[in-house]
Amino acid sequence: MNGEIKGPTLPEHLDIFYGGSWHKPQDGRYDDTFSPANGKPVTKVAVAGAKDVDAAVSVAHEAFLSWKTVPGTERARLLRKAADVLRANAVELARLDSWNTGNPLSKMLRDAEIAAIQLDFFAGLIPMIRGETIPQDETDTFHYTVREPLGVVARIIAYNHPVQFAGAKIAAPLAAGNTVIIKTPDQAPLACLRMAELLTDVFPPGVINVLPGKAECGKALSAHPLVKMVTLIGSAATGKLIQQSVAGALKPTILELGGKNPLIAFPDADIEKLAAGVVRGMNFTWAGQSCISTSRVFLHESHHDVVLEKVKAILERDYRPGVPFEPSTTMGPVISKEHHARVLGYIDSAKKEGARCVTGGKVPVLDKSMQGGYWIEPTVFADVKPDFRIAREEIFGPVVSVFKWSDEKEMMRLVNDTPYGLSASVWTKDLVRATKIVRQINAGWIWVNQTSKHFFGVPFGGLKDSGYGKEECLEELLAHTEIKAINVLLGDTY
Ligand SMILES: NC(=O)c1ccc[n+]([C@@H]2O[C@H](COP(=O)([O-])OP(=O)(O)OC[C@H]3O[C@@H](n4cnc5c(N)ncnc54)[C@H](O)[C@@H]3O)[C@@H](O)[C@H]2O)c1
Repeated sequence: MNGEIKGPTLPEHLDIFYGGSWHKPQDGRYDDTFSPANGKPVTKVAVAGAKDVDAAVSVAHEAFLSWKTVPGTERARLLRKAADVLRANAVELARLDSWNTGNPLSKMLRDAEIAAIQLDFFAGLIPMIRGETIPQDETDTFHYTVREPLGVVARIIAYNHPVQFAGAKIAAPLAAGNTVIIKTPDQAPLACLRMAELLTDVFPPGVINVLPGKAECGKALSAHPLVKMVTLIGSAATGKLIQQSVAGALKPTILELGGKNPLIAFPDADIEKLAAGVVRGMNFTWAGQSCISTSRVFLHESHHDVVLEKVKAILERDYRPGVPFEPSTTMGPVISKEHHARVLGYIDSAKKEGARCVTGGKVPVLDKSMQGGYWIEPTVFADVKPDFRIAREEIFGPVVSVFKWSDEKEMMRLVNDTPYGLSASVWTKDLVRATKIVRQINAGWIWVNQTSKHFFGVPFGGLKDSGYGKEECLEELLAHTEIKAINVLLGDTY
């Protein structure tokens, strides 16, 4: 295919959404947004600055004063309605995300559904927003607690699954009676803007607000006194900056950050499933751009060579970069020119430091329509040493580091020798061994004999520099409330 690819139908509005309507940026700034598939600009989108943040937060705060009094059953009804709207428009949203991230359309189709599942899930959890009664020795006082919403919640998201994150992250704050501001990913705002259009009439004005913007917008939101909670899906560096922004106001945060996640294979692992797991765990579909990607693979010396051969064969058979809308495309590019250069820099450093490139390691040759895109082959390095850059830093690209191990104690030391602690994957047929090993791993989300999956209701979140706070579960909902304790005198005196 050599012609121009026709992009998706764009949202009607490319401005800033708050208070139920669209607003131009107060300083008039619009930036290009690109398709990483061909490196070309798609359109210009408003860039919200500090003045826009202030206006959006004011209306979100006003809206909060009435939204917090809306009964839980009604909030649940509206969340479910939003889920239905996202489902009904899943293809359109996926086309926008596919073009704006470069990821294969066939694989992005489920993103709106995942958001919808979370909207339904949190709608169903609303009855769990409840207090307690607390018995005391003194019988003349009755103690109870109530949970109340916080106010305006800012949710700042990363680019790898824009509408999935935007849709899913409005769920818990709204269910708990807060109003919410989504700060869209810098590089891929289009599907989030379309989501705002689609949900305009579902919620009262100001209940959801969507701000396209960059770091400055996220920073202004984090620091704004009327924003009562900030959550981030993003890098550890940004998580630390947000902690600084919120410090003065003592506001709570949930930080879902990066990872350098280990996959650990024991000698008794099923070889075929393990090889497929090494590939799947790296999320090559999104060019490795997933926080939970298992980018450090520890293969036992007894199966190291055979597993690597199988991994190479699967990658060369199954991963085809190409036009995002073509059903035959199974892999996307990385998000931007800068990130492309960064990931290629890691590949270069690995080669220079002495790692062995088993497969990939180059920019693939694609047809003319995709030239100029930010493509990188699925890349596996063996003979990686623990001090190589690719072994230590989060690449957020399609690059796996493989280590050969024989001494379990030393292997486990290396597994935990990282500032990160997001996910880990353990492969063995011996579940007793697995149960003991998982206790030694410093990570918040661990699979045994599988990789890559999320499961609704199971607390998702990292440890160490991968952040804190749990999402996709009851804890996420309750984190969007605060507890008030009431002590009622029942007798005449105290
Ligand atoms: N743990 C998770 O659930 C999860 C999921 C997906 C991605 N990630 C992580 O996200 C990172 C990749 O995404 P990215 O490159 O968009 O991350 P990033 O940290 O560069 O940006 C994330 C978001 O933070 C905003 N931001 C940047 N500076 C800010 C500041 N000073 N104050 C407030 N907001 C600011 C950005 O505009 C963007 O919307 C990787 O580290 C990846 O592992 C984590």
